[in-house]
Amino acid sequence: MGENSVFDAIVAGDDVFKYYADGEWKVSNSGKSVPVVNPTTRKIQFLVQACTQEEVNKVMESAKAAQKSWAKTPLWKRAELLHKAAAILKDHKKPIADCLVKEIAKPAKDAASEVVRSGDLVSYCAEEGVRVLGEGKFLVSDSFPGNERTKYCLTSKIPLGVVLAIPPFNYPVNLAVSKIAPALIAGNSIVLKPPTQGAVSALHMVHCFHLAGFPKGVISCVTGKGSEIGDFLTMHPGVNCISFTGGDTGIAISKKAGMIPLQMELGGKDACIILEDADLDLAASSIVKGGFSYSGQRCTAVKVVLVMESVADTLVKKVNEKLAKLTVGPPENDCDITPVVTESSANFIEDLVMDAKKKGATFCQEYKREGNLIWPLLLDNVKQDMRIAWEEPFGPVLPVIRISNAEEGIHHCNASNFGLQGCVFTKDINKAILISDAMETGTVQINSAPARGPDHFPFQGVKDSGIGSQGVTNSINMMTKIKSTVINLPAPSYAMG
Ligand SMILES: NC(=O)C1=CN([C@@H]2O[C@H](COP(=O)(O)OP(=O)(O)OC[C@H]3O[C@@H](n4cnc5c(N)ncnc54)[C@H](OP(=O)(O)O)[C@@H]3O)[C@@H](O)[C@H]2O)C=CC1
Ligand SMILES: O=C(O)[C@H](O)COP(=O)(O)O
Repeated sequence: MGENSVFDAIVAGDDVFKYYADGEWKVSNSGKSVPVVNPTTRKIQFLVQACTQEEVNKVMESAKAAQKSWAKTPLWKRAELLHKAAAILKDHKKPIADCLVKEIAKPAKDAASEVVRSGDLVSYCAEEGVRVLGEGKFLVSDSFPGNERTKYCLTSKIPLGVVLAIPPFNYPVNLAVSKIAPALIAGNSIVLKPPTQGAVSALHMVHCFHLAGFPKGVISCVTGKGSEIGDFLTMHPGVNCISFTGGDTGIAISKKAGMIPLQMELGGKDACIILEDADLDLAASSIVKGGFSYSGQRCTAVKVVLVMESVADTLVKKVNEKLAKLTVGPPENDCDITPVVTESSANFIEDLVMDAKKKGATFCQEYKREGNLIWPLLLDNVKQDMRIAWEEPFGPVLPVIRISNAEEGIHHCNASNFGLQGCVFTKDINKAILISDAMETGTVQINSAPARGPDHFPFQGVKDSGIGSQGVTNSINMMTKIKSTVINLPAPSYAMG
């Protein structure tokens, strides 16, 4: 690890990164490791432990035991530890961002922002937790027909137990802490299963929590391929809640998981509706930022543009001018467009592009690919029979569908099996509200591209895009349940009565 000696503890002598259990960094008994392939070089960059089912069982046992005493730790102390972890995380922005660059080809500046955003999220969560969890309800019985004032009900929010967190590759640090911090402030323990691409960045982040001094067992991190240990984890009887972000895997998990609360943030096909009166410069820059930042590998990326025919030529021209200015290359150089995460993702994107070509879409740029690197591509005149009209490429390729009225745009958006976010560009706020109300998505942005943040805003999808709602406050609430204590009086008692 060289200069980053604080992280030496997390890697074994054979350069395989350890997993974290019982407050210690450990080597798996499996004797096996899982490779993390650098998307840019397409060579193995890191190795992580392939944890066994027996090790998962032990992690669950210690998480369960640790949670009991963690829940008895005063709320202000839990918050204090989270603030400490946030500070340590931000202090180690550079080595963690370097891992993100190598593991998931995130442009260098965005990688650093992900770490800072994560530290801020942890601190905000600590602040919000002491407020949200510090309050309960007091109810009296005589508000319900037939009752005298003989019962006082006190409610408070109590932890669920062990929360299983499974984030995706595109934000392995940020979408991990967005689950870890609310779980911990609410008095739960957490078992993290990071994405394989991104696992080493996540292990570095977990070490920051270790350095902050969290009690052993309160946080654990097991590594291994989701396809191998995923089912064992999600169906484990020791798990009391699952918070998952990713693709269709989430739908499969929701069918297999037991009777426990689920928070699922899955895919999206976020539509961008452009009306005739839209500010086309604003729309074009939002489309480029929304559709192509991190090479389109965001669930909230603009994934289909639905533009009124009368302004379509002008909009497409403006978008193309901006696309021509994007830099394409390695994440180390902080290029705008960097290699997509795996070769199979690149192949999938290419299949969508070839399908559109075969069916007659207009290519605004020549299709170009080298390894996992795909040049930004706008496909105009996309029709309903093309796969790209409906499927999410999770890459730097964006379809444009020309529409003749707003209803057509709304109809296309609502015909999708996804419903994460959408956006509408118009100067007419009344139309914007009507369209927003008609769009079947968890969020609609007016005159801006879809986005999850700021991280305290509610964030949710409908249909195949998810279950429940995220955002700091919603996540804290979701990771608790209500406990009532009812005081029964011998006779009706009215205050001051
Ligand atoms: N709505 C949202 O907020 C987001 C949605 N996404 C969606 O996710 C997809 C791409 O992300 P990607 O990371 O590849 O998604 P995946 O669903 O493939 O993986 C997400 C996580 O699930 C794990 N996993 C895989 N199989 C299982 C299993 N059987 N049981 C439990 N966990 C499992 C993965 O581990 P491993 O890496 O080891 O396989 C990873 O940690 C896109 O479709 C995108 O739309 C992505 C980001 C955010
Ligand atoms: O998972 C995702 O892709 C994110 O939740 C999107 O977050 P962003 O809008 O901040 O990029």
